[in-house]
Amino acid sequence: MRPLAGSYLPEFFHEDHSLPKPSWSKDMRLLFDQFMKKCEDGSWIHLPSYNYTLFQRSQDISAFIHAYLPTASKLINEEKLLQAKIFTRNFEDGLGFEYVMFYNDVEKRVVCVFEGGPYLQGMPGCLHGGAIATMIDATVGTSAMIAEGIVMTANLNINFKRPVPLCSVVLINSQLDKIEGRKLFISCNVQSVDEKTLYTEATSLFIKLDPEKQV
Ligand SMILES: CCCCCCCC/C=C\CCCCCCCC(=O)SCCNC(=O)CCNC(=O)[C@H](O)C(C)(C)COP(=O)(O)OP(=O)(O)OC[C@H]1O[C@@H](n2cnc3c(N)ncnc32)[C@H](O)[C@@H]1OP(=O)(O)O
Repeated sequence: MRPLAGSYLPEFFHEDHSLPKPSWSKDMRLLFDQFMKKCEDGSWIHLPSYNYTLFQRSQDISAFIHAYLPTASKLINEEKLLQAKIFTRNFEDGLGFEYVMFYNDVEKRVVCVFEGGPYLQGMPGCLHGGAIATMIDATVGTSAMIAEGIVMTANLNINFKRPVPLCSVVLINSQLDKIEGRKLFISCNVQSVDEKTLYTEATSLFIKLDPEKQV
């Protein structure tokens, strides 16, 4: 695999949460296997996923925040930061966000296979809109990070077109449309596994963080 331009890899590796678990549904496992097959010729890449944030050492967190988020750094309790974890990866297996992402470098696409568990309910029997938004943000955010490294979501515009059934598997398809200076434009849709139902459409704007600027 050639190095991904601007990609950021965490320094410490723990358990990869994007691998099959007994709690995964049959659909989830099937799609995982299909995408892993597509990875064999190198056109797609399986993206590992961990439950911690970018850094594990306090001095690394501190250096990052002071460099990229100096305004926020004044309000952050660095001791508490050591307990920080990625919120999509901290439910018990099968109850919250179960997902795995794949990346196609030629097409600049990230696809996320996602199953929202019973703790993500909004309307009865349906996935909470915030949970959908979270996974869209994570998917387009991954695409932006692969392209340009340290980025933040500036705008996320979502149209919820059909309710997503709780505990069903969906495909989140994201596409990097263009990069203009520090701005990355990424679009996205959420579909049923059989691609017959378009649940959600979204567009996003990510900004590459500039350490010279005081954010
Ligand atoms: C082997 C594989 C490796 C794979 C590696 C993958 C690892 C994956 C790991 C984990 C992935 C997880 C991914 C999760 C993702 C989650 C991300 C979030 O949730 S981020 C939290 C929510 N977002 C905020 O809190 C931002 C708050 N906003 C800000 O801090 C600033 O507004 C910021 C940084 C976004 C921009 O501020 P400025 O000062 O740097 O830049 P200015 O000058 O304001 O804007 C730059 C340009 O962008 C336009 N712009 C900015 N905001 C805009 C907006 N909302 N709408 C339209 N244009 C906007 C401006 O007009 C300007 O444009 P002109 O250069 O003049 O053309």
